[in-house]
Amino acid sequence: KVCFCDTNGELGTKTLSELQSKYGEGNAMFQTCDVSLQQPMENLFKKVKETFGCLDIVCNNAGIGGEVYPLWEKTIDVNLKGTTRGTLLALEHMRTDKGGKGGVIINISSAAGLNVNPLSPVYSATKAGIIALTRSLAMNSEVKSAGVRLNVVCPAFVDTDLIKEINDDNCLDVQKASKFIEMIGVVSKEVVVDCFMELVRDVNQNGAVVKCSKMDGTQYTSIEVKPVT
Ligand SMILES: NC(=O)C1=CN([C@@H]2O[C@H](COP(=O)(O)OP(=O)(O)OC[C@H]3O[C@@H](n4cnc5c(N)ncnc54)[C@H](O)[C@@H]3O)[C@@H](O)[C@H]2O)C=CC1
Ligand SMILES: CCCCCC(=O)/C=C/C=C\C=C\C=C\[C@@H](O)[C@@H](O)CCCC(=O)O
Repeated sequence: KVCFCDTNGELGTKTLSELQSKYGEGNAMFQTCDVSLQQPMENLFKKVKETFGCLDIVCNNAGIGGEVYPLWEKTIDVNLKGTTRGTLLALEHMRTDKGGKGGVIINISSAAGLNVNPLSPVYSATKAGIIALTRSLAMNSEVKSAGVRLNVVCPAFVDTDLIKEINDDNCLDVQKASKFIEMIGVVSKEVVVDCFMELVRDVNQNGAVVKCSKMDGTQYTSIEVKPVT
């Protein structure tokens, strides 16, 4: 069973029909929802719990790029605040000490957050924030004992609308960005999905940061953690 949300109602409804005809009407749910808004997101999580009984897997995937005011501020609202909101709501619903059954949260960051992307600095900062948020919660002892794992996927360029729609508002130099993308290469969506599924299935993965790129393939990164006692 799956529920997904997006601000794009038309595309969401089309995808919902495809999922329902493949997996059955009762097994897929779509809600138009803006991840940057607290109340609609709270309502959505409640509705999923009421409809499906519990939440096992949550993916915070919504993301945009924007480097020029007011879009840069919206980029922080959607990417960093939206992912933080989705992560905290998921935790509330999943933790065994609050009536949940445990589960896994997978957040979608970017290679631009793991390394840097000089042509999209605000985007890059939001994605670095997502990595820090996810890893910090994964290392939190109360979260661990409440049965929730958290991992983060950091794709380099992927064949989606995001890179097809690069323009002067969301990138500091479109020409340089196009050359950069050509140099780094573009991975298919399937590569990212495979990586996501591995992090869902492997119950030993908690706090993992995985980069998927055309140039280097799929790599687990290693970042030293000093335990807090
Ligand atoms: N395409 C790429 O090269 C890369 C993408 N990513 C990340 O992957 C994730 C998915 O993006 P893509 O599929 O590539 O782009 P996309 O533009 O195809 O999909 C993003 C989706 O997020 C939705 N969305 C935007 N704002 C929203 C909001 N406030 N609330 C709810 N939904 C909202 C959009 O309507 C769209 O359907 C994003 O977090 C992106 O930053 C990471 C690295 C590389
Ligand atoms: C709406 C579009 C805004 C632009 C969004 C954007 O900048 C997206 C970036 C996505 C990935 C960026 C990756 C950058 C990677 C490099 O810093 C470097 O790590 C790549 C190294 C080569 C590799 O494939 O590993």
